[in-house]
Amino acid sequence: MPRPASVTIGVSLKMYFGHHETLNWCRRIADIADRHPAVTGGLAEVFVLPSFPTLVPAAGLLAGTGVRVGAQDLCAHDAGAYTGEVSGAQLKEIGCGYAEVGHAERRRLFHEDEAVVAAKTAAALRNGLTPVLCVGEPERTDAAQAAARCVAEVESALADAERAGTLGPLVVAYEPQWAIGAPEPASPEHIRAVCAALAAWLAGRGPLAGSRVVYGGSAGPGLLTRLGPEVGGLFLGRFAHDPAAFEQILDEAMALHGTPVAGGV
Ligand SMILES: O=C(CO)COP(=O)(O)O
Repeated sequence: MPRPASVTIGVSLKMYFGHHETLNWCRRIADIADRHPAVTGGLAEVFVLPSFPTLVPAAGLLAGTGVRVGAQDLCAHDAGAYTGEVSGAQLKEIGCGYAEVGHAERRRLFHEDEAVVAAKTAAALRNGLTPVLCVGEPERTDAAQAAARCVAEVESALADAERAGTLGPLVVAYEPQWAIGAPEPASPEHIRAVCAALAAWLAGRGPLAGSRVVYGGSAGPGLLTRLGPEVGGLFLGRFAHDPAAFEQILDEAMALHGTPVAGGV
C-alpha cells in the first residue's frame, strides 16, 4: 500500500484544561503550525477538538494556520427543545470542520449506544462536518477479533447517514478502549492490522472515498514512524498537552515522507 500524501493529526483536549489554559495551548500550537513544514507543506492535516466554550476563540487563534477546529460531541438534532445540547448546524456556523462521535468515554460514561452514535454521525455529515468516529474493542484481544468488531461498529455508525443518503468522507479513529489513558499505546503490529482492515472496508465504498483511519490511545512521540501506510495518522490525547511533543510528532510526519526536519528526528 503506498503512503498517502499526508497524514492526519488530531488532538482532543477532552476536559483536561481550563478555558485560558486551552487558549494558551492553542496559541502555542498556532505558532508551531505557522512555521512547521509538515503543516505549511501540506504533509500533515491537523485538527484540534477543544471543549465547546473555547471553540470560537480557538478558531480565531488558529485561523490561517491550516489547523482546523472541531467539537468533541454534537446533538443528534439540528434545532429545537434540546436543553444543554449543541447542534451540528451551530458548530458549522462557528467554523468547525469536525465533530467527534462515539468516543469510548461518551459510550461508557454517558451511555451513548449504537443508535445514538449513528444518529450523531448522520447529524455531523448532514451539516457538512467530518465525523471523527471512534471505534475500538473494550478488552485486549487478537487483531482479527478487534478488526471485526471495529468494522461492525463503523457499519452501524453509518447506517442512518446511509439511509438519508448523506454519506461522506470521515475520520475513523481506531482507539482500543484498553489503550485509552494507559501508559503505552497498542503494539504497532496490532494497530496496523486493525487499521488495515478498516481501511480496506472503507476503500470499497464510493461515498466514503477520502476517509482516513487514524490511531488513538496513548499515542505520542515515537509512534507514527513505527506504523505503516495503513495508518493514516494519530488521534492524540494526553501526549499532545506539551506543545513540544506535538511539534515532535509533526517532525515525525515529515520523516515519514523522507524529509526529516533539521534538528528533528
Ligand atoms: O482518547 C483519546 C483521544 O481521544 C486518547 O487519549 P490518551 O492519548 O490520553 O490515552
